[in-house]
Amino acid sequence: MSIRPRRSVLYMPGSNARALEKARTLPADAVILDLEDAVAPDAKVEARARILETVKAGGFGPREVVIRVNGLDTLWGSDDVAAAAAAAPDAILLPKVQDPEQLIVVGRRLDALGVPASTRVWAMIETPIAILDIRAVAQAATDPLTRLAVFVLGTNDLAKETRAALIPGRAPMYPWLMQVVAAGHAFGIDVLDGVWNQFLDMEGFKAECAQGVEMGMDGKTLIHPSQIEPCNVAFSPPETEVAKARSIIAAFDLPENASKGVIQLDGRMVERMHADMAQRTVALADAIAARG
Ligand SMILES: CC(C)(COP(=O)(O)OP(=O)(O)OC[C@H]1O[C@@H](n2cnc3c(N)ncnc32)[C@H](O)[C@@H]1OP(=O)(O)O)[C@@H](O)C(=O)NCCC(=O)NCCSC(=O)C[C@H](O)C(=O)O
Ligand SMILES: [Mg+2]
Repeated sequence: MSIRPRRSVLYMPGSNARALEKARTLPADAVILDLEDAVAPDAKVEARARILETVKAGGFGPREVVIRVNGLDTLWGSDDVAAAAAAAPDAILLPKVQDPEQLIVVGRRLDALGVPASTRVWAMIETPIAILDIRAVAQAATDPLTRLAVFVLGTNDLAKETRAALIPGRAPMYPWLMQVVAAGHAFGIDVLDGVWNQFLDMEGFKAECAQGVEMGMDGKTLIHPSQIEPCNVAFSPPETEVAKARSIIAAFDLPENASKGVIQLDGRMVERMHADMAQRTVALADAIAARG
């Protein structure tokens, strides 16, 4: 089993040269070079050129490099996709995806531009329609044309569009977030949690990371470098969990358990499905360790 860790995914405004410089050194699993909400309209064209140059220069090591373009219904979207295609990043992040057709249109465009299949598409889930139609959007991943690999929750836009409050604990949004996790994982799509805006409130941030882990998120999107380390810790399986996972795998590998579907281990019922989960935990821990 091979897993790509996507614990910490940091947004960097394309208009902020100083921030972009840090993309090659910060310990984030991925960076999103942003052309959308973090960049003012007057700065978008210059930011696009800067991002293109940054991505083409390479040197990001194990970090995934993602370009967030403006929507295709904006003045900049089409040129953003063309520029991102020329840079061939690891992924292009499309804002406000709510209809599989949006993914098909972009997939066709990337194919027509000869963009290698290694450039995937990530989709922001941040509108009420996307939440209501999430199964159809997730199912688009079964069509390789769409290149769909990751859902990114946009909780700020969701709050804006639904008028739900963004509060600690996120009670108003909980069902929507879980719908996205369920739909994403049903179709092999990683799901990244939304951002924590109060970047000086580290305790609140850690609590939201822990909640994301409990919900089954694969990682969290971030706005400030100070959030990377605690996020990496939160989304890494703890050593005790990895040790337990290894012992479950070892137990099922014993000859006397070869034909058993269920065994007891340290007073707990363990089934083959738990061994599958254990394999995933170990694969994730190994992939994280391989990063150093
Ligand atoms: C939030 C910020 C505006 C804060 O900026 P600032 O006050 O300048 O921060 P600091 O002085 O604490 O910065 C310290 C150093 O860290 C660098 N820095 C800061 N942020 C980043 C970053 N994101 N990436 C890389 N480096 C960063 C500064 O350059 C300082 O460096 P140095 O000068 O060497 O000391 C700012 O953090 C920021 O702009 N964050 C990103 C905001 C953003 O991208 N927003 C859009 C994405 S969120 C979104 O749209 C979610 C979604 O769509 C939704 O709907 O929810
Ligand atoms: Mg948004």
